[in-house]
Amino acid sequence: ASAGEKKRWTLSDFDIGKPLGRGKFGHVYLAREKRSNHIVALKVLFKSQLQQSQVEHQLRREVEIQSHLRHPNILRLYGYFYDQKRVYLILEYAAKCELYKELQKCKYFSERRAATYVASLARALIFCHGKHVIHRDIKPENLLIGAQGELKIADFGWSVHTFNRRRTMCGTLDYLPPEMVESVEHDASVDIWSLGVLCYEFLYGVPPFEAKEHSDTYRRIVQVDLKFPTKPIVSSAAKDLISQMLVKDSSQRLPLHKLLEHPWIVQNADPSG
Ligand SMILES: Cn1ncc2ncnc(NCCc3cnc(NC(=O)Nc4cccc(C(F)(F)F)c4)s3)c21
Repeated sequence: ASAGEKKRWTLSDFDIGKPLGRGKFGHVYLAREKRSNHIVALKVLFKSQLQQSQVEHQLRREVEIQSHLRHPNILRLYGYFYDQKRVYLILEYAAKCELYKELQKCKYFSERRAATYVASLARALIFCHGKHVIHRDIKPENLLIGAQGELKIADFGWSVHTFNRRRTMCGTLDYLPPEMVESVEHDASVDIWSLGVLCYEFLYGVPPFEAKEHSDTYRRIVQVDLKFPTKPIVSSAAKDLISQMLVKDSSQRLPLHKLLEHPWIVQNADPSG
């Protein structure tokens, strides 16, 4: 098929390799497209589970949104196909795998590594917001690392175009900003809050509002109960940036383009990202 036409993929177009991970709706496998020898990740989703959870519309939206997003820090979704029982997502393969495993291994990142990741994420989110797409689910589990160590945002299963904003709650609350936890109107600034939570977790190894009970996390978020531990030692510039992002009033959060000019980012982020 020519570049323009949408090729109809089938499972027989791929050699399936090792499992890369397992999610709530299905597993991800390393795969090679036979004709081009192109290595991809193939996410296999069971239609029955998608139907049970009534998320088919979200999947359609993800495929639609992702097909227009081309950015070095956003994992490509090349296409999809389905058979009797399953839906298959053809994804860019991130050779250095999952960021959250790296964070668990290192416990927390150096300020240079954290700032480099935060700057890459900010550039990817500026790109998304420029296309009126908010991700809404920025968390370590949705971040992958490419072959050159570059960060890739994955899984736009919760992303929306900013004209429609409804969403049902699911998954961890840790990354949600007050306005989403309180289920009020929200906009692109939700991703700024989540990036602030992520920056804190990169530096301290735990998210800022973590608590044993859901209800305690909820209260700590809506009260913006932000505390900086004495260990590990973190620069005041980093704390200043986090404090400007974790602000209850979404209109007062540091805009992403201003984040890229913040002294902590300028002094610590590796420009190549
Ligand atoms: C682990 N791993 N290691 C290397 C590597 N390289 C690439 N990818 C990996 N993993 C897959 C990462 C994903 C990217 N996009 C996703 N998208 C999704 O999972 N969408 C999705 C699922 C179920 C339901 C819904 C719905 F309907 F709710 F919207 C949406 S998952 C890799």
